[in-house]
Amino acid sequence: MHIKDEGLWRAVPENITELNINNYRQVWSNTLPITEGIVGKSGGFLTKINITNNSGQTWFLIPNANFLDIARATWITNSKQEEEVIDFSQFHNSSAPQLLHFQVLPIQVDGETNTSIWLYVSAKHFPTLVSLTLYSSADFYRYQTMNNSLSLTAISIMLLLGLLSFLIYTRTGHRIAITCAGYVGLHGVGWAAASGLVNDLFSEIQINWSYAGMYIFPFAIACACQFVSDLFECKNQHLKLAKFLNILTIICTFLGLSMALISFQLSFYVSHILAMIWILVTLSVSVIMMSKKDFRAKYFLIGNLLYSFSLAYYMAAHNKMFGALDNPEAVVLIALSVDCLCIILCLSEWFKLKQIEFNRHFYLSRIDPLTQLGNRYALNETLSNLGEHYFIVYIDFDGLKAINDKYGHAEGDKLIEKGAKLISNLIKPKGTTFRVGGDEFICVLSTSTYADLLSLQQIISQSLIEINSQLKAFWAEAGLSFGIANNQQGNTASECLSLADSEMYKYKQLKIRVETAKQI
Ligand SMILES: Nc1nc2c(ncn2[C@@H]2O[C@H](COP(=O)(O)OP(=O)(O)OP(=O)(O)O)[C@@H](O)[C@H]2O)c(=O)[nH]1
Repeated sequence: MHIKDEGLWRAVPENITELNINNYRQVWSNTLPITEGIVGKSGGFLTKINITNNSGQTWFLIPNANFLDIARATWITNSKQEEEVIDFSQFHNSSAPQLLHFQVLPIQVDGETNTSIWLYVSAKHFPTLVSLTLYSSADFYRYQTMNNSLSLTAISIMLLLGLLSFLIYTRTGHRIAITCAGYVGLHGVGWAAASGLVNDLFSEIQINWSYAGMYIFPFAIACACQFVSDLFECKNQHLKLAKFLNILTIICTFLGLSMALISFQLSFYVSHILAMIWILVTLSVSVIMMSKKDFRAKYFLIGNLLYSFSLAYYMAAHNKMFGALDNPEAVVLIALSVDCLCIILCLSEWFKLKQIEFNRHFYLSRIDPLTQLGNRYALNETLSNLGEHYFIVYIDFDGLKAINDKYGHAEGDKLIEKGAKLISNLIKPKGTTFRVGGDEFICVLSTSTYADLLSLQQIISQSLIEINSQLKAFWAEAGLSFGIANNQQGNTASECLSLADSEMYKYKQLKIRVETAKQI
């Protein structure tokens, strides 16, 4: 059964501090019902519900109010003519069932008929029409299960995702992970407080934590601003947006701090205006980023679209025009937890792009741009992972300086490119070629047996002599000198390397002597 707010409540003057039936009767006869409803009001309000015929089962009455500092039900028992009181406010709810977002009054007036239950509620702010809904036991437990499980799941998701981002921050040190933890985690903490979960868990605390959600919200948005700035690398790529988000962060932080000094009612409206501004910001940023083909925005857009729809529903539920809409808190919470999942997906997209960027830099830092062969860094990595049988070839081109001087550097480049191609094609099936200097190349080859190694060494020597002739066919001055050393000759890779180098040097000297002899 649903009892509408209009004309239901009467304002209890502030000077009435004793809450008893006599005072209630006095207020009732001296005041008029508030026909427009108590939405947007604060303070204490009174109503009377007549129970004409009680079947003996327990009924559950839920006032549609998220924040209740005082909630008392009082009646006179027919049998004993005594005043009975049930306090079902945030702090004294041990006898009432736990229902997130609301307070519940269990009504069990055995055998009573024609009883009037006086209901007194007081809060700093009533953001909705405070209608009353009366549930039978079966209906109430069904509603309680649905409401509590949905809300707990959503809050747990937010808190866990916040914790996950925090852990990612401790492992990676990336600022985006901590701004994400603040964004997601503070939403979780805010809703844990606003739903009454904190009070339910720590019932000894005499503070109504359901108000705290509003105070935490601006700080969550401050973190969200910085998260968006980090996500789209605004400081490097979108300076104006970075500035705007920084200003919004400062405003949010200032609002969050100053909320302690203003009335809760004002804080409530400030937080809701901030939520609307934030939705506009997120939707605009995601659309702009999508139009720039920055697909990190895709999850951000989906999550925030969903959140904005739920927020529109929530706002409508707080508006007289739409009346009482079902489960606005659960709707927002579910949408928000999906939004938080999308935010974590944005974070993973950011890390994915960083990984791609890192791989690119890693690759580029190991590649020689002229020949596309590995450089000395890449060689060092290969040398630290050698198999059982290997040999190293040290190659130095002849005549590069002469070609540079005679035909220009571009022609010298052509010699390097052509020579590199011929060498790497020869080596590829069994090993890798690296360019380690202007005209110096090192090849590392491995085989499964020593016998294979010796025969391959023979083949490679022969082929390099052929490449020397091929180069000479293009440039008379060009050629190559090489030296080979295997792992039987040197104990370590660096020993092999120096042996191959000195072999190459000897080979070059020999070639020079032969050339000189020919000229004489
Ligand atoms: N075109 C071109 N020249 C380069 C490049 N890197 C280094 N050089 C030049 O290559 C020349 C190498 O000189 P040298 O070490 O004397 O080599 P060389 O003329 O082949 O003589 P030897 O090695 O003694 O046989 C130097 O003049 C460098 O400036 C490059 O990437 N492109």
